[in-house]
Amino acid sequence: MVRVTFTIALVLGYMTGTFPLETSLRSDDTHHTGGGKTFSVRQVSNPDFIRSGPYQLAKAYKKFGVPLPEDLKNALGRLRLEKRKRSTGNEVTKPESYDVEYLTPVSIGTPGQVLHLDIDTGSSDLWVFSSETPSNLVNGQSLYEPAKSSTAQKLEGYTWKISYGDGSSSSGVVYRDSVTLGGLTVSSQAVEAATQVSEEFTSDSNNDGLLGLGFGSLNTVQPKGQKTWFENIMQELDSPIFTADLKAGEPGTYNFGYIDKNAHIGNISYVSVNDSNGYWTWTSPGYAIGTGALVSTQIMGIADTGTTLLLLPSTIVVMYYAQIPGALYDATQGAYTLPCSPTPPDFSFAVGDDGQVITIPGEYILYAAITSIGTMCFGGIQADSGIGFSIFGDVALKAAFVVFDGGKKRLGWASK
Ligand SMILES: C[C@@H](SC(=N)N)c1ccc(Cl)cc1
Repeated sequence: MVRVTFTIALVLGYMTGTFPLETSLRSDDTHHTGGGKTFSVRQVSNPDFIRSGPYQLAKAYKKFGVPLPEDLKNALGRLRLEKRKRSTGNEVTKPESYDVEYLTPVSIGTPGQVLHLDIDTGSSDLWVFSSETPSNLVNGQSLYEPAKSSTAQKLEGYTWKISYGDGSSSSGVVYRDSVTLGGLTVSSQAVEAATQVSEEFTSDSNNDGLLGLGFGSLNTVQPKGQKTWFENIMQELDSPIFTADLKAGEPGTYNFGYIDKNAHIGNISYVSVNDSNGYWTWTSPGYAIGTGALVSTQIMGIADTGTTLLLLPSTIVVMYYAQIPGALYDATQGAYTLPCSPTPPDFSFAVGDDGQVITIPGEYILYAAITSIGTMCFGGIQADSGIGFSIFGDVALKAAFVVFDGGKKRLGWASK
């Protein structure tokens, strides 16, 4: 009856904590002494053992077919939840010149092929330059080569085609593969391999593609739309959120699953998001120019890391540039321009009803010199005419710490 006695002793040990819980028992040597067969068990530490009393206790109950008490079931449920939500990630994103876009390293396939992608909350396709992109359309970009990935699976008959607000476009075929961003891996992500890209992408040598973090309803894959990387990873994150901490002229950070309290100043003000158009659409209750008073007006727009500038209602844009001597609408540029000196007034926009205001420093509005002698600059604030909504692009986002909350469908804005 040694086995039964031994087994009960083992269970009692786990239940009463006599045995150190982080060991697993292995009978790897047997001693023969006299008539009866005895065996001793040398305990060795199991490096993979997860210390967990309830889990071990439940194993013991199950071993004897004893129903789990309610409180033990609840404890296990909590553990499973905690185990599931134990992932967070972060990644550095680096600005191209004039902060025109921010590029982030993304590993695709097995072994990982690292491409630098433009993370774009204003679209929802993950597309890349690839071995299937005609060589005459490639100009120094890194390529995703599905043939070199042991985990690539072609989605036969699936295609995609996307056009962007600046008139650029791309299209191609679809694979499923492993995609890792900020140390977090989606094992079966739709990766859209370009077979066609417009000149704007060909000429952008450092940009190997886009990783859309808009809502899946915007995805262009046919015959069946695909989820974004964030939608695929969201349930595994500690919190179903990501944050954007873009910087002027220096690397910024995307974090996933958690809020870095050191990355913002003061409280984060949350506003609801209407995702019916697939964008992170929200409404600001007002704006201020320089040190002027807040003007209460509803500005409905999208938080869009993929658009460089801040595009606002024309009435507001006219009011802003009217404060700047020498600023004018330059029909040849199709945009507002202003003297590169002196520094223009700050522009602030309100968030929520708790008095939160995000202030964009005037120097961010001096987007780029448009004359060789550098006297006139392209304005970082332009009109949103004809779009149907305003766009809080990088000029606005790099003045704030922004929480994209996919769980509660809300945006959080804080100063930094
Ligand atoms: C939503 C962005 S495009 C993007 N972020 N992928 C946009 C749409 C329309 C115009 Cl006119 C300009 C920009």
